[in-house]
Amino acid sequence: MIARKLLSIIQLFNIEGIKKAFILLLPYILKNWRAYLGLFVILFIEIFLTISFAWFYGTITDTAVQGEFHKLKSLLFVAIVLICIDFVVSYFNIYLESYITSNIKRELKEHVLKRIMLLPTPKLSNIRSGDLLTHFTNDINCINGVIGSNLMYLIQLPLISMVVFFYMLHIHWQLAAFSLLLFPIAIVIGGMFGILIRNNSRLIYNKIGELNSNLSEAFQGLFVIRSFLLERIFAKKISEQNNEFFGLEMKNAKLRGSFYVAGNAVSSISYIISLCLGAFFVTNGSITIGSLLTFITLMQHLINPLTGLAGLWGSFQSSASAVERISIVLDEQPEALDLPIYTKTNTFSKSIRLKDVTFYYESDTQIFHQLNLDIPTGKVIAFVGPSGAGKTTLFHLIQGFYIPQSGQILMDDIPIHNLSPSVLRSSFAAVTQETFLFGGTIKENLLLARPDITESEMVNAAIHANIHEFIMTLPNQYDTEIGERGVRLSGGQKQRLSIARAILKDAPILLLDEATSALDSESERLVKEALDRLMKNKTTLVIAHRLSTIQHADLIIVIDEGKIVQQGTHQELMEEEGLYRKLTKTQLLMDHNQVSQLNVISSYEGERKYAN
Ligand SMILES: Nc1ncnc2c1ncn2[C@@H]1O[C@H](COP(=O)(O)OP(=O)(O)OP(=O)(O)O)[C@@H](O)[C@H]1O
Repeated sequence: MIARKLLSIIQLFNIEGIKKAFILLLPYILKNWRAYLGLFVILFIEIFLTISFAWFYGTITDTAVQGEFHKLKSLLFVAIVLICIDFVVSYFNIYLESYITSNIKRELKEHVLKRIMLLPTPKLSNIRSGDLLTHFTNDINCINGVIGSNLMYLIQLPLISMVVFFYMLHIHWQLAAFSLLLFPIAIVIGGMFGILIRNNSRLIYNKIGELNSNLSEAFQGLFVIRSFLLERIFAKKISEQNNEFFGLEMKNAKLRGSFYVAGNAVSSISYIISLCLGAFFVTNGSITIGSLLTFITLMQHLINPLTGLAGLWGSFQSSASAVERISIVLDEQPEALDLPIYTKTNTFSKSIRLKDVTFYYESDTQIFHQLNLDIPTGKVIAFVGPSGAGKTTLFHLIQGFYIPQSGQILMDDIPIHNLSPSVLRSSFAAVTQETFLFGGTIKENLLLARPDITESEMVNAAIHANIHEFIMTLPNQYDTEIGERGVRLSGGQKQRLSIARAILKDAPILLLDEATSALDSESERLVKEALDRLMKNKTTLVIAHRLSTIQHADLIIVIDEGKIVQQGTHQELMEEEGLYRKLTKTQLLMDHNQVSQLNVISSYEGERKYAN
């Protein structure tokens, strides 16, 4: 029972969390050892200054009381030297501390970013982008509590307390013995507030993550919010979270305020008691006025470190919970040791083979069960099937984004998990319905495809992608800014840019995922022409919902509920009874209805024109 109680108290102090934070940060601390050494030297100078200033106040008071004015000149000189040392030390203290905290945070940001980039896809897709952003905007900044001056205080404060206490003993042991009583009071106050502040900080950081996620979601989905008139609902949701955040911040302010008051109450009461006792000892002649002044000055340096140490505990706890959150990313096994880089691959010459592949995202819903498939090289292979059949998942597996629970995927008879992400991902160029372009110029977006692209290669790719003419009409042509701050592009223009990007990547396997399904007929024609050029001499895997676009594919693979139910050419599949014929017929019917509707509209418009 007692042991369990003790354990729960220890758990309350979160020693494990703090230990973990230090283990994680230790390599960064060691890397900056020179700056820490500087701070360490400063620490001893500061202790020396603390004692020296206290001695100075006492000595100058006694000198004045005793009328020994001839000593004042040398005391003044000592004061000037001490003040000068204090100035220099303060400057270097601030500089070195800022250097250490900024440098460690810079290095940690780089490391966290790299680890996010290397997170396995299943893990990455489970983390909200707002949370990832919060690691950089908030969590990493919170580690100040364990790396900067706080780390030094951890050594400095007990050391100062000790030195000061011994000096106080030397001045007047009875008075010093009284001050011993303050130790437990200050530690209990600090420890209690440390835990309360830690718990509240944890809630604050979680709230910041939640708020950031909702904000980034709201900004990304601004058009959906507008079209469904969701502004009020979103504004209310975010305002509620903002208010909760405000409440937590205020609770924090109250805790810090109370902590400050409690610390000050301890030091004020001890001042008064020491003064009263001191006055008594002055009257009975066991201490001089000057020594009492030195004693009282030192008292402050005894109490502040004690409450400060406990307060430090609070900062350590906050930093520990920030590190805890970053650990979600850092504890995960990365999918490679280094960031992948474009690698020229011409090795793919045989086929992609799936051998007994079983895969599920969540264990209760199996997507593929012992799937076997041979994808020949140099051909156009189309994947067809109802929504949710597993077509996109198959693309993800082939690219190695997800790893099957059992079975193998082989490229040229090599299991893809034996290939590095650099080689594997350099083998594919994907053109999808939703094209993502980065902020910057058209040229910058195109040059991302691969290193060492020449200007003429870029223009050629744009010509082949049917986008060059459009680019030449823009104010700064290839140097035109696109994206949020620049020219806005239509869906078709974006897709043709992404085709140019895919041409420049020059990968042996093309992945086209419903690339033309959202375009009007003119855009579709331009995109199709561009795709036809892109597909030459490549292995092309296409997912198309519009079956009319894949009639000339060399092989059509029909997938239903994760199983391959048919495969063959369009002709062969149309001759068979089966899902493909059913899907084609349904689509033909839909197309016919659409054409009829268009005819109704055009005849109506014709009649109107005629009537006018
Ligand atoms: N990241 C994910 N986590 C969990 N389940 C997923 C994930 N992605 C897809 N699924 C599920 O896997 C199944 C197959 O999805 P997939 O996107 O591969 O189908 P699809 O054939 O490409 O469909 P569509 O033609 O509608 O795009 C679906 O039931 C889907 O809900």
